[in-house]
Amino acid sequence: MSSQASNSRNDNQPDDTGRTEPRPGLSRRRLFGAVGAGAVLAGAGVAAGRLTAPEAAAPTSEVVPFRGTHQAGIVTAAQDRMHFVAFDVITDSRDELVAMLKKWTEMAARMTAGEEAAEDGAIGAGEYNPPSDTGEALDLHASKLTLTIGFGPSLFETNGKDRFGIADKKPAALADLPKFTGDALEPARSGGDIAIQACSDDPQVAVHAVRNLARVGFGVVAVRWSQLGFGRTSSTSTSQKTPRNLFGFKDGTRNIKAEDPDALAEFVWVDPRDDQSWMAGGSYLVARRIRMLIEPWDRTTLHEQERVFGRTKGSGAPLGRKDEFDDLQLGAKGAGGKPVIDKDAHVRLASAEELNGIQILRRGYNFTDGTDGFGHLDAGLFFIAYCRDPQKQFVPMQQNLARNDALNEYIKHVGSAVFAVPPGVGDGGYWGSTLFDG
Ligand SMILES: C=CC1=C(C)c2cc3[nH]c(cc4nc(cc5[nH]c(cc1n2)c(C)c5CCC(=O)O)C(CCC(=O)O)=C4C)c(C)c3C=C
Ligand SMILES: [Fe+2]
Repeated sequence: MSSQASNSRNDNQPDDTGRTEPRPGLSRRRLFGAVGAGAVLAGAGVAAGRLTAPEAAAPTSEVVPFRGTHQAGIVTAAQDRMHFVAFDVITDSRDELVAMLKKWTEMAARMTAGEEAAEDGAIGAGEYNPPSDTGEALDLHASKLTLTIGFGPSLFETNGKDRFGIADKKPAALADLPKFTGDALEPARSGGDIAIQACSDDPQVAVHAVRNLARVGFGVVAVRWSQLGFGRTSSTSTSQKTPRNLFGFKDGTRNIKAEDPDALAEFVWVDPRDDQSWMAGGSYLVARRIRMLIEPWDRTTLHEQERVFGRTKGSGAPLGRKDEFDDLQLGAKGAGGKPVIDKDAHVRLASAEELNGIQILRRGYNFTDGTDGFGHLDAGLFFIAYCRDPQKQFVPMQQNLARNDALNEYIKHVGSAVFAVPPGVGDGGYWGSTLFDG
């Protein structure tokens, strides 16, 4: 077997974000048939360099390590696809909840490594047992799958009730978000006790992971809402090309990137001195389902579209500049002393310059979910932000946008949720161990 096809994980060293380097990956098929001819053939495919063939083993970069200082899926270079799910916890038993989180952790470690959800898998438990993996990812690789867990405010306290004995561990940063001007939130698309963000370059791999976690959570959790996303709308690494959102603009140009440890420490990772030590090394996730009213947008002129964002549609350069990564010149004046980037342009209102230095890490995805029943596409941006304190970062930013942004004519916020994303799982730990065992 070529070294590229090996599944050894202990030769990996942590990088400067606390994660280990991507590891070589195996397809589930090869694991499942590890003693059979299929295994030999798959390995031979890699050895022969046929990595582009559909049945070839995953290249090294396709497995993102599960364990580390921080959870994967935050600064991990954003994958192409997402399945996000929010659960309600339907048991009042802390023991049942913790047992499920332990089981989920084992499964997540396996699935992100490209393995089946459990050892006996789709067919190994015999004819007379329900399979312990649903099977739809059997022939697929890990495809950079990351699974990131978060805990919502309602897990700590629901209607004044401390269901799981963790109310005193609720961080101040995890307060419910305030209502913003123009919010049209649907309760069925908002909130949740626990969230899982599954990201992968293969949609079936992400869906398979969420489905198997939901299956094992039966009786403990129930799916509250879920969202599929495609075409990431942000870059989280300087190695990535900036993608475009459904309005056709490059999105993620001025995002915090994995290669900027100072910005990550200041704006993304919870510091040990911040409120609630169990969150040190974690972050907070804000999710907003934002409808994009693409029909009126598509009837506006290019000039208006560029004015709304404050950037050009072609290169993504700030108005008045040449290249995508040129600085915003927010003080620049054009004809008649008018600002080159309008007072209500999206990039001005969301910029650190306008917000006392505040920044967030964006990691959203496009979505289209059929029609809204009125002849329009139900399309938009599933906005995800990671920050060290949503109350101090996302809230003031969104307040400024909700009140003043020219973009508001073309968008509507219909879903909202906030989650505390605990630190990464170390050896022997499980999802939530710093909260429940700390
Ligand atoms: C509260 C935070 C933000 C929401 C909500 C939001 C919605 C939203 N954004 C776009 C498209 C673009 N956003 C861009 C930049 C940008 N957006 C935010 C924050 C929110 N956006 C920030 C912090 C920034 C960076 C500002 C800066 O410092 O320059 C851009 C420009 C390219 C880029 O830098 O990413 C686009 C395009 C949509 C379509 C949308 C809701 C549907
Ligand atoms: Fe934006």
